[in-house]
Amino acid sequence: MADQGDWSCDANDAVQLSVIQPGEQKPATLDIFHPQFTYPIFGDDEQIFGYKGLIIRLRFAAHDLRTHVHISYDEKFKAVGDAAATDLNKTLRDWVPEFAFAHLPEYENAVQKDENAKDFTPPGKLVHSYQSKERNYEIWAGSLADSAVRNLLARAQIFVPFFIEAGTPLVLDDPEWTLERWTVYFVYEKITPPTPTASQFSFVGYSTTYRWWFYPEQKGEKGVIQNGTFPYPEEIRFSTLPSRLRIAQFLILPPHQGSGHGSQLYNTIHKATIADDTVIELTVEDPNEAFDVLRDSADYHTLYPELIKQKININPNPYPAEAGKRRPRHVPTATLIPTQKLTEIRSQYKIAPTQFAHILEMFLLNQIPHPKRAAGGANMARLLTKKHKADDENERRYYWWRMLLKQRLYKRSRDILIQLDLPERIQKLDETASNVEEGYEALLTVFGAREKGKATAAPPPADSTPETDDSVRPDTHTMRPKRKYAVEDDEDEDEDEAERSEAAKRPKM
Ligand SMILES: CC(=O)SCCNC(=O)CCNC(=O)[C@H](O)C(C)(C)COP(=O)(O)OP(=O)(O)OC[C@H]1O[C@@H](n2cnc3c(N)ncnc32)[C@H](O)[C@@H]1OP(=O)(O)O
Repeated sequence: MADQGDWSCDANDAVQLSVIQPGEQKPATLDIFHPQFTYPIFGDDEQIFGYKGLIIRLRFAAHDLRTHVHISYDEKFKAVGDAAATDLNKTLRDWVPEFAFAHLPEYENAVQKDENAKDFTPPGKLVHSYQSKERNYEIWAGSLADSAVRNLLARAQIFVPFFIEAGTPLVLDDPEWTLERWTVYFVYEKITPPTPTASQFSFVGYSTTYRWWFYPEQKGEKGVIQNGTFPYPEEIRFSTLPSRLRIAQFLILPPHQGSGHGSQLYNTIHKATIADDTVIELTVEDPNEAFDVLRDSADYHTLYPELIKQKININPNPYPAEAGKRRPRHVPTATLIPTQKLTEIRSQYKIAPTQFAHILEMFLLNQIPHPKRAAGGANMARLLTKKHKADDENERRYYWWRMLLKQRLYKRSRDILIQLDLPERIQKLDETASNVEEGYEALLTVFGAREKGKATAAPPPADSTPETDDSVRPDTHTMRPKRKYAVEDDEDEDEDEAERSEAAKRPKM
């Protein structure tokens, strides 16, 4: 039996993804990069057995993502008993469409001489243009019911197993009524075509979104029985019923990451949500940490001017003077913050409840002068003794800020927390609140540095360093906090618990 180690290689190294465009004689490489993951294809160890010098090249044409797979190696393991080299053609066929297995010269010829490339425009409608680092970009959006959108997405989502954890390519042959619920956004760079017949568009990234039924609040009204005809004379279009909009897949290709495209794409989707009267709020399916940061950053900057304009802050004196020394039993939420006004802002900006709470908590924390917060060296022992009776109004604000945070966390995780003894419950809640606060502080540091135009700011505490891949995102991303919770503090899922358990990013009925 051969030593398996000699014949195994790292699948993430072996797979090479490249974006190509026509060159002088034959296609030239525009970008080349490796996947972040290959475990969905090659298993948890991300190892491929049976080859030496293996390279699996996946080429994509820059404008329409026409795809090609090419496998090369120096030596292949000769099967002994049950031990045989991984059948790469078979394995890859589950993830890469059949059209990608053409002969390489044919593929190169098709890209080099593509007669349609010059007039290519991304499918759908142009919805946003912007510049980044003096280069021009466009975002196009179209319905999945449009076959041009489907064809491009079929190619774009070959990237899913390589970059989106727990992501699953969408099924594209669903009936039209359900395809209509999906809108796909494509980000393209406008480039100077390398040859007279080449395209001026080069793919940067994409996102899929779908409408998810929103059960309208009944507000105590009783249902009214009407004598209507059945079936209804008019066709019900699911694409116009009240919905949440949910972001499913979201990807910016590695060579373009860290240039603000993710933020541009997210903000474009958010603006479309606000503009659509049938969409109640924007939610996200299984966001990862990098996406959480992107979203927190984008939502914070969207909401900040409104929260400032509305003078949102914690009232440091929630009790009337005559209340005496009686110990309050409940957090006086409605007296501490203008709950009604905040609900209105949330609905106006269509931000999901938990996400809105995160942004609001970050904003309120930032209204308290830094030296009065734990991160700024506040005297926590004194705060614990003085509580809401502290002399300084910002110390009182800080006390109430932590109470409001704990109240929200407690409500979300009540079922788990009530199973614990009181001292342990208090400790868990306190730990979680401190972790959440630490995460907010790290984000606020980065937001503050960005406002001041500084690329780097003082790093957050070492134990809040993120578990992100530095090789993919060097610079400021190493400062990102990983959200650590002793109890759960997850996004919007109170409404759709069943949905969350289904990790696959595919249509949900
Ligand atoms: C719903 C889902 O699909 S979840 C999966 C999300 N997709 C992926 O993880 C696929 C691989 N990664 C990517 O596609 C991209 O890196 C994205 C979408 C996560 C970010 O897109 P980018 O264009 O790189 O982000 P952009 O440059 O706009 O940065 C937005 C913010 O997020 C932060 N950020 C971006 N990537 C990361 C990261 N990997 N880790 C931590 N923070 C990050 C940026 O610092 C920035 O914050 P700032 O505005 O305060 O400076």
